[in-house]
Amino acid sequence: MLSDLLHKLLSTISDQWTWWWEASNKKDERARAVLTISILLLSIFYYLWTFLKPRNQISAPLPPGPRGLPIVGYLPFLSTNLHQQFVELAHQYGPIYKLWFGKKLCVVLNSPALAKEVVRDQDTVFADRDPPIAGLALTYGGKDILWSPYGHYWRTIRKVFVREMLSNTSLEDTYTLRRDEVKKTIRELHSKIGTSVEISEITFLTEFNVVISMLWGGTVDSHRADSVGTEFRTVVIKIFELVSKPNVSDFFPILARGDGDQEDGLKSKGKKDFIQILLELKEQEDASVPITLQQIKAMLMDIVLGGTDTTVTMVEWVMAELLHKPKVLKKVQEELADIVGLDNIVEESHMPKLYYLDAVLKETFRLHPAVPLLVPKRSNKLSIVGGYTIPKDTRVLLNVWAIHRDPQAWDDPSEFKPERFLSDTSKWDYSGNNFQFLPFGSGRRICAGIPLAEKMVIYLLASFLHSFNWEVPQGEEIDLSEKFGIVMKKSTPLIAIPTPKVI
Ligand code: HEM
Repeated sequence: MLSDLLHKLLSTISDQWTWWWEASNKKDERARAVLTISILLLSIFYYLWTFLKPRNQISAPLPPGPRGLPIVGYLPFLSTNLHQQFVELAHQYGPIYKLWFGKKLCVVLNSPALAKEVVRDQDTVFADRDPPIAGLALTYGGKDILWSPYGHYWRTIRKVFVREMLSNTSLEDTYTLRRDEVKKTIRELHSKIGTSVEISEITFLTEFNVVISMLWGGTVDSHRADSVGTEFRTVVIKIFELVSKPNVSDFFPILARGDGDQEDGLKSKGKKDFIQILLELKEQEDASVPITLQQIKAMLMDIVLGGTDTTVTMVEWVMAELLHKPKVLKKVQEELADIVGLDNIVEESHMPKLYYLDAVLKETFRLHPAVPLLVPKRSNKLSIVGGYTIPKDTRVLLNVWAIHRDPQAWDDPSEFKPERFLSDTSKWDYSGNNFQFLPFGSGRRICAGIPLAEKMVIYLLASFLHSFNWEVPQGEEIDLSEKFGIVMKKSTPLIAIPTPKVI
């Protein structure tokens, strides 16, 4: 029965095949030849497309990783000091591994080579964010620079921010604002000589006032800025613990009121500040990306949050490392005396000559990167990293804390040695091109505030260390332990006593 059927099928195919070649005239013959070749070529392409290309991708396995529990995955096993736990997992599973957070696949990368694959070789695949709920709630569904998806809107608002607030010209124009705030802080510290000072508190108020005055063009009166600043600090701390959803308008009263009053004040000064530029963009009906008031609020929240907590954290870490290492502190102060002079005050123009302080800052960034896992990335298509498949929509974490302590990349990785940054200085900048050193991230989503961050951290440190000697309160020791968070702080706040400089 079956053999009959097979015989019938073969004879039909053979009949058709014969008919195919038995062309009645030349024209038919040519047409059939073209058709045959086309079918052949199509079959070859189909074969290559179906079997070869996908096989290369699919054959790569998912990265290794620990088994979690059903439904919740690895979530119950996460420790409070995630950055260190991630290093331990790297010892077990290698520099790339996967974790399931509930139904969400997360891949952690722990080496400079893997970082390069993600932020350089396949940057566009990983330029999307994976925002937490709190991040979305805070920014009206990710309408800020940090959480907005990679695309036209993100590109436009980032460009406006970088061009209008952080270009060389804008930074030069706003130098007096920074100078006034730092001078005010130094005066305040003079009144606290001999008493205990919480370094992060005093630094926060200065940095907050700097950022606010850069946004508002210096029109917020200093008394109001200080009271808003104190209130804002409490909120910032809460936000970074991801438990709070503040009303942005509380901190940007101008946006709650409407823009009329502010515009009048600025017009009389004859100069536009960042907020006015944003409000003008909002009015433009023909803009390729129309900007709404909500989006402006989200962006401002980004700038104030991103600009304050990270900067403050780094100033605190450097001060802690210096107080822990008196010899290094002495060298920094000698350099300041040499470059600034004993009778002068520190100016931003001194910064490029403070090589040793710069190396101390970089060494602190290496050991205590303010954002240890960068900001979570999301793959927007299936790709291969380190020989493993990363499916679309995977959360990708770049463990910069581990990369900065990788023994294959650094000699004596846990030692504090600023000298390592003094040789071959061109190799050590914040551009994210050296994948061993990524305190500000790298690629398209690299920190947008680097020019201001770099200036402010060094300016504040140089001013504190040039104006005073610093002591640890009697009986206390410097604690250098870390508390994990999106921004990684010291476990305990640094308390230090400013004392007069003996000239
Ligand atoms: C020491 C200070 C600072 C550190 C260590 C720091 C670090 C970072 C890091 C690691 C990222 C994520 C990069 C990535 O995912 O690859 C980031 C993003 C960002 N930072 Fe900073 N930052 C600092 C200061 C600032 C300042 C002063 C501002 C603004 C005034 C700012 C604004 C931003 C913004 C808007 C983004 C989002 C960029 C985007 O997604 O396109 N940051 N920062």
